[in-house]
Amino acid sequence: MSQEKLLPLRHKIDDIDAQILVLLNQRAQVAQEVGHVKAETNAPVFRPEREAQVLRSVADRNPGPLQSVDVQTIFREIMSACRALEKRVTVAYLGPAGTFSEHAVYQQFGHAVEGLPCASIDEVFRAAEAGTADFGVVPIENSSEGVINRTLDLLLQTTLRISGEVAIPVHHSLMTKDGTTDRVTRICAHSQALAQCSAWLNQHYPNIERQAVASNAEAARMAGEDPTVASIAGEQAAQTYGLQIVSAHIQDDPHNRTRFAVVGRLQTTPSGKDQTSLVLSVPNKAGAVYSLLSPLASHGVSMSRFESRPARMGAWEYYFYVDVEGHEMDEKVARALEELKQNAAFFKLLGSYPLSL
Ligand SMILES: O=C(O)C(=O)C[C@]1(C(=O)O)C=C[C@@H](O)C=C1
Repeated sequence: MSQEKLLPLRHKIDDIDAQILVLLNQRAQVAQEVGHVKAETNAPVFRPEREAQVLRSVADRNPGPLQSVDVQTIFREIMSACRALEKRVTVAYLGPAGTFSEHAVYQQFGHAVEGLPCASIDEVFRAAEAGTADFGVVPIENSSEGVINRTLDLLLQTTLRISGEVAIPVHHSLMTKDGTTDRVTRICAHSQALAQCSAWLNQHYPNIERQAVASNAEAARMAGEDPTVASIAGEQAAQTYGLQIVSAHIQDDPHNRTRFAVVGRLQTTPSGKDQTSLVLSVPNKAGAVYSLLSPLASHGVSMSRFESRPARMGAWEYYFYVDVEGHEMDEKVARALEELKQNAAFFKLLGSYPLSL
């Protein structure tokens, strides 16, 4: 394109940017006022239900040509920056930096947060329980590998509530220091990542030893120091640890996703499109599960997830992790939960929160 055509268009963009800048700062000032109002009553700064409503609304009203997901990404960051003017929220996650858990933190809170990398899922819960972090982000389930048992166990014991859910695509890459596998004698990754790429590895590197390590980021760190190590990790780890990608998207399932829960002390109010998570158990007798769940059907509440997990103390007794549509404050959900509680040997409400976008 010739310079005469390009220049006026760039002037137009400059003008629009100037207007966006003014508007962004006007918005930020209003958010600061909100912050002052909240500070007077000690009200929580992060309001996931409000953020979900804003993001849904911009997608609904988006005239294009920008894609709605991209508009949502932009607005998530705008709200994140505005929120940080009220208070910079601290979020604990399963570290180190560069893992999918860190990515999930940004997906939920935007980048204007204080990330607190923790060495284990237990530590993430502890940090949020102790108040060292305002929230924790923990993996719950991977679409290829199933549930993360430690998270389910800790949800059972914790005083925290689930205040949000994030699902992110998990794409693995094979990476090394020099971008080749010529000198590689070991492929390192978290056991889950090795499992998620096993068919690809069998096909391409059947004779190279695989070694499970504490996290993909740890594998990437090792690969950065040792040219005989290849690591499997998300693309962002290549940047963090100075690696080059040998092959991208090597996970066996192209739609591989991990779901994360946001845990904290906050009790989220209804956003209009919510989900409620609970744990139940019943005495071990025929038909017990069926009759336990019948209040959901009778009150017209849909169940979106059902997961069972053996209870450690009893012989063949199970905990059932159930997600239902709607918020615990919705009338029909409240009635169904009340009945479930009366019929269950064990009942714990994990929380109600906005459905992930
Ligand atoms: O509406 C609020 O409660 C705000 O604090 C404003 C705002 C926003 O920037 O839109 C920021 C943080 C909250 O998590 C929700 C929304």
